[in-house]
This record gives sequence, C-alpha cells and structure tokens, in this order.
Amino acid sequence: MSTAAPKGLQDVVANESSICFIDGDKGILSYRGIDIHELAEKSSFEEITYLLWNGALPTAAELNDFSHQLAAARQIPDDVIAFLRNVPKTASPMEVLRTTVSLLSIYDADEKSTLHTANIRKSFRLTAQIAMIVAIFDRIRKGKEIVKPDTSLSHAANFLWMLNGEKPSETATKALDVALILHADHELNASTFAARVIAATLSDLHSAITGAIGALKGPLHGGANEAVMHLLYDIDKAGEDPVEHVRKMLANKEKISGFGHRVYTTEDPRATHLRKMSEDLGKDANPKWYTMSRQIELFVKEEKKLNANVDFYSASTYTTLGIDIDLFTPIFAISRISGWCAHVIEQHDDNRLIRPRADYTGPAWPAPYVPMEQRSSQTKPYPPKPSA
Ligand SMILES: CC(=O)SCCNC(=O)CCNC(=O)[C@H](O)C(C)(C)COP(=O)(O)OP(=O)(O)OC[C@H]1O[C@@H](n2cnc3c(N)ncnc32)[C@H](O)[C@@H]1OP(=O)(O)O
Ligand SMILES: O=C([O-])CC(=O)C(=O)O
Repeated sequence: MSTAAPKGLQDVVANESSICFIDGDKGILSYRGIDIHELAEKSSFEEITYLLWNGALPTAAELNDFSHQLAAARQIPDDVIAFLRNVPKTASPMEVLRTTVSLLSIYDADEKSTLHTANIRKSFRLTAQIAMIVAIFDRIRKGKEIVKPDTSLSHAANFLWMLNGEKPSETATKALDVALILHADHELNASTFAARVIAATLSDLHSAITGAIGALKGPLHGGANEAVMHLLYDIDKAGEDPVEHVRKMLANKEKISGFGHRVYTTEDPRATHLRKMSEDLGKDANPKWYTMSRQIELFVKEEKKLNANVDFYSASTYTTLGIDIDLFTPIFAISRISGWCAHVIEQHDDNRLIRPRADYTGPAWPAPYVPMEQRSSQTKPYPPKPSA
C-alpha cells in the first residue's frame, strides 16, 4: 500500500512554526497570533516586520530603533549598481531581483553565518535592499537617474520615492504600506517552504531568499497578480464583456488567475482589504479596473464557487496607483522578504535537514541493463503519456 503524501503535499503538516496562524475554513490569518484585520488597520510594515522577527509587538522605543536600523540599511554596493546598469533592460524585474539578491551575498560580511544575530543583520540589509533594487532597476531601464534613498521616509514611502522621484502622497503611501502588511507572511506557502528547505541544509539566508524569489515568480503563486492585470488589459483592449470573456475561459478549462487557494475554503481575509482599497482608490482615479474585477469576482464565485485570493485585487490596486504590471510580483517580494527572513531564522535556530521521501513509480528493481545493441526507442517508457 502506498504511503505517499497527497499530491502537492495538500494539508500535510511539514514542520512546527510560531510565526503565522491560518484557519482556511474560517478565513483567519494572523501574525504571531494577532489578527490580520487588526494589523491592516492599526500597524505599519516596520511594526509587523519587528513582530515577525522578534515574536512580539515592539514598544515605541523599540519600533523607533528598528525603523532607524531598517532605513540605515538602505545601501547597495557600487558593483551591484554597476550590474543593474549593465543587465539587459528587457529583463523582467523579477529575474533581475532574483539574480541581484544572489549577487548581494558575495558582498555581505555575514554571508556564511547562520547564527541568529548574523541572520538578523542580514535580514535588515536584504529587506532594505530588495525594495531599492526594484526601484533602481525600474529607473535604469527607463533611462532615468537613480534616486538616492531618504532615511527620513518609511519603508513604503521610500520605495515610492525611489521609484517615482517625487515625494509620494499620503494616500499612496498608506495604500502601499497596507499592501505590504497584508503580503508579509503566509505560513508554508511555496516560496517560504522553498526558503526553509534551502535554509535547512545550513545554507545561508541569501541562498534561501534567492530560491524563494524564484518560487514566488511562478504564475500559480506570486506571479498571479501580474497575470490578473494582463487579463484585465486584454479584456479592455478587445472591448469585451468581462463576464463573457471569463465564461469562455472557464468553458475552455482555463484557470482564472487570482482565484482559488490551497488553504482558504472561504474568503481570503487579505482580499477583503485589497477589494476595498481597489474600490476606494478607483473612486478617486479610474474606477474601471475595480468595476471589471468585481464583475469577474461575482461571476467566478457564482459559477465555480471560487474566491478571489490576495493576488486578484492587488492587480487593480497597484495599477490605480500607477505602478507597472511587471513590478507587481517584485512588490510582493518587497513585503514577503520579512516573512521569508522570519522563517529562515526560525529554521536555523532549531534546524534539522528537510528531506522527505518519494513514492517510487518507476520500473521495478532490479530492472535489466539492456545492452546497447538490443535497445530500441520504442521500448522507452518516457516521456509519460499526457494522461499519465
Ligand atoms: C499568493 C498566492 O500564491 S495565492 C494563489 C495565486 N495563484 C493563482 O491565483 C492561480 C490560479 N489559481 C490556481 O491555480 C489554484 O487555485 C491554486 C494554485 C492557487 C491552488 O491550487 P490547488 O490547491 O492545487 O487546486 P487545483 O489547481 O488542484 O484546483 C482544484 C480544482 O479547482 C479548479 N480551480 C482552482 N483554481 C482555479 C482557478 N483559478 N480558475 C479556474 N479553476 C480553478 C481546478 O481546475 C480544479 O478543478 P477540477 O477538480 O475540476 O480539476
Ligand atoms: O499560502 C499560499 O499557498 C499562497 C499565499 O496565499 C501566499 O503565499 O500569500
């Protein structure tokens, strides 16, 4: 009898963690036990990052010190800036981010250490640097001057400042800050699990984050927010009815990006906030993207009983904030770095190699070693038939 875990490790509990609690049936998400709705309303990205890394909310003095440390870490080695200037301008920002984080490890004084204190130092640096890399590469590829970081600004405001070269409005800063809070951690999602697997070999933080960025990039994970906006643009460009377009996609057995979730069987609590943000921002700017999104959401819910996930309304939210589509997933990474770091630190602090088993389905042992002259391509079992 097979002892294999369910396909895709659905519902498998792979390790203990004290960072993030999710009840997918009740639509509950919390960081260190504190409900995401309360955090979205009352907190800041700096404060939830402190919470994720330290296990409890900071005092005013601790938050002040933490925010200063994060702002002071806004430094990128000259060689890395030179790399960003030389990378093809057509490269996707997610590829550039993944490769630059890998490159940064070479310049990091704590590169090899997996000690808690070294991991915290590196977490400050990487959290500050990831936001900067996204903004710097975007300006370089558009032929614009790089904007120097402003240490007086919050993490969210400094990113918008470095991206746009003008001081951001309070509305834009608040919207981005809330989006960063909402995306910061989500238990053992694919990118965090990838980071923990890498960390568990006692490899370093930069390696784990490089792998995590690679995992986040995929369209079944963080890459879905860009796919949502491409869908909205395509529908708009063709002048089609959003519901009819999505109806056809479902009839063709196509997946609709931004819907469905491995853990939530009810509304993703983050989508509740992003829906509202998309609507509110749309009222002041252009309500088109929110209106189309809402039509699609109601139809997909009715037709397929699928809920919008965190990626669905972040697409219209970011577009209404004037952000380019291919920066959506990098912005997810700008937030999720806080959670990835928390998980790598937790893994290194109490490590054991993560090494599961596979349920072997190949030819039975001992399979014959057929001499070359007797082999034929007809006898090869691979690649498997599409239905297999
Ligand atoms: C930050 C994040 O990572 S949130 C998720 C972002 N990803 C997306 O939005 C991509 C679209 N969604 C999906 O592909 C999936 O819902 C996932 C990857 C999120 C979850 O995947 P799984 O738990 O493996 O579910 P799975 O893909 O097996 O789907 C189960 C059933 O629901 C259907 N389904 C799931 N999501 C969708 C969707 N977005 N559109 C249409 N049908 C869907 C599947 O076709 C499948 O139907 P079937 O049983 O008739 O074959
Ligand atoms: O938890 C997941 O599988 C995906 C997700 O929503 C996230 O990473 O935020």
